[in-house]
Amino acid sequence: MIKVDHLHKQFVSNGISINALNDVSLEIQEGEIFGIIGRSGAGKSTLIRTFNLLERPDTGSISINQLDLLSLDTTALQQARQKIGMVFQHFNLLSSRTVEGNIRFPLELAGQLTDAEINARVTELLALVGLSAHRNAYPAQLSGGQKQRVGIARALANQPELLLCDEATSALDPETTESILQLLQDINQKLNLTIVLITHEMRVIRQICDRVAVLDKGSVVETGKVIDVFLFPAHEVTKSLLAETGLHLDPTLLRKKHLHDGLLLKLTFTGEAALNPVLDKLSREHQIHYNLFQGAISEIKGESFGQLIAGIKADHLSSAEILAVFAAHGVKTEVIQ
Ligand SMILES: Nc1ncnc2c1ncn2[C@@H]1O[C@H](COP(=O)(O)OP(=O)(O)OP(=O)(O)O)[C@@H](O)[C@H]1O
Repeated sequence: MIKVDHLHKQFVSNGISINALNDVSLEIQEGEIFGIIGRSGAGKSTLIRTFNLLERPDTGSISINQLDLLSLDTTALQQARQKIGMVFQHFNLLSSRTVEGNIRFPLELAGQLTDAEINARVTELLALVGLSAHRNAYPAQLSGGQKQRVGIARALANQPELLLCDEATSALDPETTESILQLLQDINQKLNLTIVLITHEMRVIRQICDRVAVLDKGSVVETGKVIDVFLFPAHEVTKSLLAETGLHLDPTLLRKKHLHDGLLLKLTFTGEAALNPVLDKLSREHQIHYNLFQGAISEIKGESFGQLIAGIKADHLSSAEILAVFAAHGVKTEVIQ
């Protein structure tokens, strides 16, 4: 669906040059919700804006459905952009137009539908985003969440193949964020629409994304399925972003305290192992004694997982044999000490 190769983008500000994108390559599949996360200044906005050429890279290539965006002339680029919707952090609604007027706007610009067809399309879009009762309201009369629903309806007006969300929930409170993320997920499923979103919040990634790329100083430092990146983060930036969610267990304190005299393990339960009392079973069957120090049991996009830091002792088993027992029951282990 989207393929970007070796993107570079440098800005020069007050004589200082900044590498906003540094050799970024990514592939995003049709129908997936792909998240790009990073700290402020990591290059997220610059990257997502290259996907519709609001930002032109200095070098590299961007293709969407095999269409090489950088090779298009102005007219062809305008046409390509109609198939790419975009939602913004601060909604960017026209304050002098009603909700209907805002949603009509891209349809009027496209010039392909009659007035009656535009009206019908607006009715359909309002129902999709749950705003049918607010057709004639002005943006100033709406809450932040409602404004973002208008932004989403407007972005969907021309039936895009791709929806880009630039920090779409960052200006919203947690409850409203939840409802907008739910709406994006519904749209993704109903329309099989590919969604790319940028955010600095791991909970956004965790709630709706299928895959994620972690950006740091203009480079992609880690990418993968959300559950894998959450449970087995490889890069320090990912670990620190996760630490803020409370989902990433941090064994450093335990290591210092020497709380046990066996193996200190991080155990990760996913799939079947997350749903069954595996630890209890192994304890009974293999006389493995365990002492739990930290734990998290939760869901990532509907997939259950459990992660525990536990002291493990079994007098008759070597460390390697203990690890083999866990592996045989689908439990991933990381030796902390
Ligand atoms: N038009 C510009 N002129 C100069 N520097 C820029 C410009 N746009 C972005 N930058 C710089 O490029 C870097 C990446 O910026 P970008 O906005 O893409 O990051 P970000 O991850 O989206 O950050 P934030 O979450 O704060 O928006 C930053 O150092 C920023 O200051």
